Amino acid sequence: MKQNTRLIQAGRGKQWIGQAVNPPVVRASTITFDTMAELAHASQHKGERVPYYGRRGTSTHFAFQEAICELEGGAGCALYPCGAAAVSGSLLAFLQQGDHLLMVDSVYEPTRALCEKVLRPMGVETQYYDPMLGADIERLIRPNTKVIFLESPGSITMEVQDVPAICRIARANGIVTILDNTWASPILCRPFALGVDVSIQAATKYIVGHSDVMLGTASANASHWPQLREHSYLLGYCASADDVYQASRGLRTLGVRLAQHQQNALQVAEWLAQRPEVETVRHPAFASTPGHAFFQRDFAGSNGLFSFVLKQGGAKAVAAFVEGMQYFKMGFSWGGYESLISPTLNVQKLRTASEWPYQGPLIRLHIGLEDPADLIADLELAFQRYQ
Ligand SMILES: Cc1ncc(COP(=O)(O)O)c(CNNC(=O)CNC(=O)c2ccccc2[N+](=O)[O-])c1O
Repeated sequence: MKQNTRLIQAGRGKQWIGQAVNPPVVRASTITFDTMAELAHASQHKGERVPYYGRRGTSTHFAFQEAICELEGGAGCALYPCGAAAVSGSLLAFLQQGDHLLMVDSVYEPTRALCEKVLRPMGVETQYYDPMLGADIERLIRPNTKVIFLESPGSITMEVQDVPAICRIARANGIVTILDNTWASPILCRPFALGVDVSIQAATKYIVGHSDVMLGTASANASHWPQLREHSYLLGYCASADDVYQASRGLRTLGVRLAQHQQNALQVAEWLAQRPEVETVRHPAFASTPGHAFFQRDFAGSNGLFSFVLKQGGAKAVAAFVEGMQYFKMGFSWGGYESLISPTLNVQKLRTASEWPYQGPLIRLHIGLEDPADLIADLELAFQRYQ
């Protein structure tokens, strides 16, 4: 079955949809049983998509979980109220006091804050590593290293990691690998084929695709799924049937939306690359972006999210650039149908284990489904304001 067909079929088995086309929204806290035998069966199989209690999910959740597993290649999928909860739930499932965590230095900022403000006080030591470290990560491993966390491409700066090389080293040392695979969605990168143990999606982004639902998923391979499932249940993570329905609905257009985001973003990125004010464009599909060879090897394509660095400009010039846009709005997310812009004046401030080689401000763009000609015209006016 081809990918785009799988996006239409996944999680739409007869047991989930009956005679409808979409899985219905089944909202529940209490699940009722008529016999002790029914109750015993549900209790014995409560983590296996058998209705037991609202927190374990209903057929709406089970259909979506099955779809994510099929698309990513995982053995099981846990649902969370947002991507950040999928990150914290995954880390808490495999870490305890006294453990050492290797965290990629280009990680999404709130994940770094989780490590510093929640995990460190709990006695988990986080060490950040250069996103371009591959097999050499072995020299950072200690006897108490339990998890290596990856995010590829890296938030904001877009370095692509050598995921298979890191996974090989981790596996050889009995260390769990967790990949935040949000940028790729399940379509552009199949994480378990690269060797990861746990794959995270902020479904809030491309999977939902309309900037109106917060949802997270974490999937695991067979050897790690039982621990992830039980910890996410015991920590009380769950998601509403309505939000899961919207994410299930988003899956059906994910392929065509990503293709259009990719096409639009490449056109805008290539236009930016020739602007004299631009120092560099950080787009995984550009040979100049660190890890581009890994992108070519491990990814099926790109999406609407990339960054560029201006040669110069302080807060005032950046404000002139980003304010007054007709189509690009500032906002803390991405992956919807609309275009967004997020400035970062000092990238080095976000890094503690790797050098950021540029002085100028970075601007991250999410290229939406608008016509790229209009987006380029918007950016053209921004450069005029920025002068
Ligand atoms: C890789 C990854 N992993 C997890 C989450 C969290 O998902 P959630 O939002 O559903 O909790 C996210 C959420 N992403 N949100 C953002 O990137 C928002 N932050 C920004 O846009 C931002 C803020 C200030 C300065 C610069 C940026 N920026 O990313 O360019 C994610 O990108």
